[in-house]
Amino acid sequence: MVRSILLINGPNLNLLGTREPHIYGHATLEDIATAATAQAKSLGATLVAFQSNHEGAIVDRIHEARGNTDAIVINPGAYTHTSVAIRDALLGVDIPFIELHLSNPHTREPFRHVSYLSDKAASIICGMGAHGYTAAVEFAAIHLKIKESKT
Ligand SMILES: O=C(O)[C@]1(O)C[C@H](CCCOc2ccccc2)[C@@H](O)[C@H](O)C1
Repeated sequence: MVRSILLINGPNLNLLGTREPHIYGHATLEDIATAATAQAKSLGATLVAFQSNHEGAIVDRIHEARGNTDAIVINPGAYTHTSVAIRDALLGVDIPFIELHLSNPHTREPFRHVSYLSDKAASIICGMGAHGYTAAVEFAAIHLKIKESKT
């Protein structure tokens, strides 16, 4: 049974590859989505990629995942550190999610050390750059396989 994964990227991640490569690397968001899609396919899953700079649009997209998505991989960007709304949306749809960051926020400014999602995430991947996305997709597929074997 093909499993479906939703990849969500938050604000400013559309700028990847253009600025701050020393923090976020050189890969563009398109590069990342292409690699994540290929990784999902290799593991028998499908992947839909979404990016928005707007909190409400991310909340709406999470709601749209109800009934058609088995796992979410989310890099919330700066909303990681501020958004109760995105937390509530993820909890509300009851879909397992992986929190992902290109950098390791714990080595950066103190305000980045707080996440409104981490305590509810199936896993947290950070500091691996673009590789973190393919790692997250692999874990989602493995996690789903575990879920599938229990059903
Ligand atoms: O490390 C990550 O993936 C972050 O989620 C990225 C967010 C920032 C995304 C902005 O990305 C840019 C990429 C290129 C140029 C400017 C911003 C940051 O606010 C989080 O603390 C950690």
